Amino acid sequence: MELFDFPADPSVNLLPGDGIVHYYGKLMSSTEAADMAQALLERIEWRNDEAVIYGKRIITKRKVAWYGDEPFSYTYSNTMKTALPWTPELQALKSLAEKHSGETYNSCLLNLYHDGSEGMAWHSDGEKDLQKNGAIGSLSFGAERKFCFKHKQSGEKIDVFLEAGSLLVMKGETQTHWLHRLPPTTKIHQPRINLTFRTIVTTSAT
Ligand SMILES: O=C(O)CCC(=O)C(=O)O
Ligand SMILES: [Fe+2]
Repeated sequence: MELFDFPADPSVNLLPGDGIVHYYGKLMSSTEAADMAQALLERIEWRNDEAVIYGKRIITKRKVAWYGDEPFSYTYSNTMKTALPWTPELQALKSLAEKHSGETYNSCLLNLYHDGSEGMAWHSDGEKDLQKNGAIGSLSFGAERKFCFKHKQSGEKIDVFLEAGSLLVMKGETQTHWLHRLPPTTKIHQPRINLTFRTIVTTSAT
């Protein structure tokens, strides 16, 4: 079920409680979003993701990349990654996400889904390296895909469609009480790129 009509109203909380999710809609024109998708496809150091699921190491078809203010080490899906320095495109997108959300971020995890057969299973972004209840700013490019939330106790579900060039922000207790996923779909044959800007807390100073 799609919960709202466009244009997006960023003051609305898409969740009924136990967390805050704001959808800001498109922050740029379709042409600007398409140009950015192309630049990201070409210039990001995309790698197949490794994950440890039920003790088994698997390589995902989806590609990932990890950038940040410092070469942070970050554990995600039970594997350790080290952040690369920002590219000019990522710096511009970080500023854009910060300006609209009124938050600051120090790192970004990027995902490249080549088509609808690739998605991401139910999870929450509550890894210990992340600032507790810190905001996560999610920018989407390429194919519009459905993004779903599910309450951990009640099982209540909320869906939202993430347009090219759009921003979604998850904050407050969202990661504690809600799971999210990107469901696979047979309807989409184009790539989608997602950037989640995050705040890593680090104890080591360089
Ligand atoms: O692709 C998306 O929209 C979400 C990605 C995500 O949930 C994550 O990287 O933790
Ligand atoms: Fe996530």
